[in-house]
Amino acid sequence: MVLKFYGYEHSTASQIVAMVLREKKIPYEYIPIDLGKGEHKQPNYLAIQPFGQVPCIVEDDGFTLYESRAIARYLVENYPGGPELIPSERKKRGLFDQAVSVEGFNFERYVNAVIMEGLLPKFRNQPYNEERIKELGKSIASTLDVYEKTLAKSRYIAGDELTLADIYHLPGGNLLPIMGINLLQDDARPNVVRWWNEISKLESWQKVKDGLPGKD
Ligand SMILES: N[C@@H](CCC(=O)N[C@@H](CS)C(=O)NCC(=O)O)C(=O)O
Repeated sequence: MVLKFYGYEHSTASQIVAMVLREKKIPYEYIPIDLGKGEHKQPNYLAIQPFGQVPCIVEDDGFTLYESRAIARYLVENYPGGPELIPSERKKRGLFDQAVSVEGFNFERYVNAVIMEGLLPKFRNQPYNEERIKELGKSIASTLDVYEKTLAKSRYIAGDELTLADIYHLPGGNLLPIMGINLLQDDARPNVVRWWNEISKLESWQKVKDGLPGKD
């Protein structure tokens, strides 16, 4: 038996877990949960993820965990091998925690709003407020202005090593151009562009960026 990973093809949160599983080379069985068919709200899935969301993991002994970032940390801290992804040195760890918090409150918060209020209605041919999407783009731009200064001094967002903080940005950031938000490739922020290009080339991302289960 191997670790079970419940996810959905187009789920950004599931892509984070898929990347970490690949970075750490952890064997797993992928179990697709079709959100389009409402499988996430069926009693058998709610029994393991009571919010009815993906992703979720279940270990051999039945230990169950949900929330993509909690799963990512758990995998990094409890499975050997692969890159460190969470720094152990005191100050590097502090900067890592800072970057993760910034990602959640100053980046993902706005990106998620772009997805929920713009991208999903767009795919469903429903109306959405273009002005609101532009405002969200401005909030993301303000965050990237700070990132530009950070990345002028370090290779990655939390220092000179790749961490989970970098990985967390990829799935959501990758969707922004669909809504006309091309900030991650904007010449105005050369260090952000350098960083984005570098993390976008990660093999783990290349394999899952077009959807799960991803390429072998
Ligand atoms: N904070 C959660 C968010 C999970 C989440 O929103 N998953 C979406 C797919 S990306 C989902 O399952 N949506 C279905 C629903 O909320 O009903 C995490 O990071 O795991």
